[in-house]
Amino acid sequence: MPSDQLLEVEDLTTTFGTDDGTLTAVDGVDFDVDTGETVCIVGESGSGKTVATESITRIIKTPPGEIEGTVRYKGRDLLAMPESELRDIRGNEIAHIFQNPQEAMNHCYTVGWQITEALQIHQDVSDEEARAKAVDLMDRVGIANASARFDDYPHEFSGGQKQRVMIAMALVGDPDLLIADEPTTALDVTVQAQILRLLDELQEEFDMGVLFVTHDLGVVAEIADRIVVMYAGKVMERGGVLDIFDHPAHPYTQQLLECLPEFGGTTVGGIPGTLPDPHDPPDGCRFAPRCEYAEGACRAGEQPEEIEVSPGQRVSCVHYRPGMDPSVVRNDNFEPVGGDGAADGEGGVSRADD
Ligand SMILES: Nc1ncnc2c1ncn2[C@@H]1O[C@H](COP(=O)(O)OP(=O)(O)OP(=O)(O)O)[C@@H](O)[C@H]1O
Ligand code: NI
Repeated sequence: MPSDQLLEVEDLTTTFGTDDGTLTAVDGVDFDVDTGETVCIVGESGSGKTVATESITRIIKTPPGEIEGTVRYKGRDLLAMPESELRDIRGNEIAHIFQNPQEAMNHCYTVGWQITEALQIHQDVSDEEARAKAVDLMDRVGIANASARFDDYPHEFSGGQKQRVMIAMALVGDPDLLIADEPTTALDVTVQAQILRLLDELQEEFDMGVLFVTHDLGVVAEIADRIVVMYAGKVMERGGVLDIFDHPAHPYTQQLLECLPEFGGTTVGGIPGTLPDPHDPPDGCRFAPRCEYAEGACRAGEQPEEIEVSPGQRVSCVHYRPGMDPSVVRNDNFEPVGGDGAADGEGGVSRADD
């Protein structure tokens, strides 16, 4: 597979001014997507996944966030370019699909009209050509009887079909990058599997890079090439999907996987505790207050530098040194690096014996 860098995000920081002061939703995050690959951003609700991906094309809704950093798409910085230039890229070369097709569609217009409208925003095509293309796209995303359904209204489509229509709308500009934010979360499991399969086929056909946001690691296992694990606005860990599932390094990633019964996880009801207040995040590692391995060194300074623990797998955790076994914190002979002991109990969750 060719592996040219399509999207390169560096030191992305997005803040919101709120009544309670500045809220930092995304705090100095880096990630990249290559042509033809699927990168999944995972993490609990409130981690900053949506804000991070919506910062890429500056579509953050009101109040507008303050976005800083660099977002290079094919070498051009999207954050530095004028809105008029970005508008040509957004919805065309870079397309978004969202969780809820219900909200993204206009109920007063036929589905066909909405697809042709999306087409004609970016392409100078006649009405007949646009219709033919729209029908073709509806067909490609698996809507049976596409030409007959062209004049149907959104309410005449099921949830899964609506999401297919949204995908058709996203494909109008033959995008090179598709950003999908929880596109299957609102669907039942069978339909979800169909939509994931469709995205997979289309990715192959269009040779798109896909940036996929989800909190569902089961979905990630199905589709990801690489994973970026976010927590409270920071990246905790990243790496190839097999590495992350086989030997997750960060205690947060390990705990997320522990919540997956299909992968042998035994935690029921999610990781204990809650995310820190984004107005006032803790010092050190953001996850330390909920981490069973946290010690003094975890609660001081900045989020730790990322350390490579296997090729392409990097973890932001004080317990790691380059070349260390990615599962070191889980070993029975785990030795804390700092002075005050791993199981000091202070603000942490006590370590379960395994
Ligand atoms: N427009 C906004 N104004 C103020 N705060 C916001 C805004 N949008 C998001 N936030 C805050 O930013 C943080 C990150 O939110 P975000 O929606 O990116 O999380 P997420 O990881 O996508 O969660 P979920 O899985 O629930 O979609 C949250 O604390 C959220 O409340
Ligand atoms: Ni979100």
